[in-house]
Amino acid sequence: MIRIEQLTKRYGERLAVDGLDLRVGPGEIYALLGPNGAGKSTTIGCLLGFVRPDGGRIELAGSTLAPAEAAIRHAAYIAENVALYERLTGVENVEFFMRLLGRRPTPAQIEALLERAGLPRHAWHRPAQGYSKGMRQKVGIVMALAKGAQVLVLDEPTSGLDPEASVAFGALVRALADQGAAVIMATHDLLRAQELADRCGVLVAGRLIDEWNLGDLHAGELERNYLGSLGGHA
Ligand SMILES: Nc1ncnc2c1ncn2[C@@H]1O[C@H](COP(=O)(O)OP(=O)(O)OP(=O)(O)O)[C@@H](O)[C@H]1O
Repeated sequence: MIRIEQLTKRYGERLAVDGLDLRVGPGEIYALLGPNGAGKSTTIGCLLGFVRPDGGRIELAGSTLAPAEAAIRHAAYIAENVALYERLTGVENVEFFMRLLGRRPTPAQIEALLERAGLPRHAWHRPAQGYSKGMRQKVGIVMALAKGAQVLVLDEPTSGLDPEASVAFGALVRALADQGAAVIMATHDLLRAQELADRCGVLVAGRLIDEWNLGDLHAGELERNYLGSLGGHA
C-alpha cells in the first residue's frame, strides 16, 4: 500500500508538489498522469526517498520508517531506462542484486526468474551492455520479483518500448499487482495507462485535479477526459 498525505515540495519559489493526497491499495495499479512539469517525478522521488519533501507524510507497505529506508526495504523502482552493470550478464546482474539483499540464489533460481520475466534465453549470459530497453525492463521486473516488493514504482515504463514489449511488460506488472503489490506509474502513455491501470489521477502544478476508476471508462475515453480536465485548468 502507498499512502501519501499532504505532500509538499518546493524548489526555491517553485511549488512542485502542493499538498498532494494519494493512496494506492495492495493489488492496485495507479497511473499518475499530467503534463510536463506537473510534479510526477518529484512525487516519485519523494516516495523513493531521493527527494526530501518539505511537508507531508508518506507510508509504504505500512512502514513507519523514513521513506528512503522504507523504499529500500519494500519498494522496487523501474526507471525509464533500467540501469544495470553493463559488463555483467543478466544472470550476474540479478545475482549481484540478490546478494545485496542478503540472498545466495542458485543459478537455477535466477534462471527461473529470468524465464518468468520473459528475458530471451540467448541474453541470459550476455553482458547487459547489449540489452534493448525492453530487456532491461524485464531485468528490472526480475529484481522486483526477487525482492518480493510490496510497492512497485514505475517512471515512464513504456516510453520507447515497441507495442509487443509494452504489452508484455504490462502483463508482468499486472502479475506483480495480482501478488498484492501496490503499483504506481508516472506516464504520458494514456493508451497503456487505460489498458493497465485500475485507477488514474491527473496531476497539474503538484495537485491532483481529477481521478478516475479506469474500469468505468470506455476505450479512448481516458484521453478525452484527460484533455478536458487539462482544458478546465488552463
Ligand atoms: N531539481 C530541481 N530543481 C529545481 N526545480 C525542479 C527540480 N526538479 C523539478 N523541478 C521543477 O519542479 C516542477 C515539477 O517537475 P517534475 O520533474 O516533478 O515534473 P514531471 O511531471 O515529472 O514532468 P515530466 O513529465 O516533464 O517528466 C517543474 O516545474 C520542474 O521544473
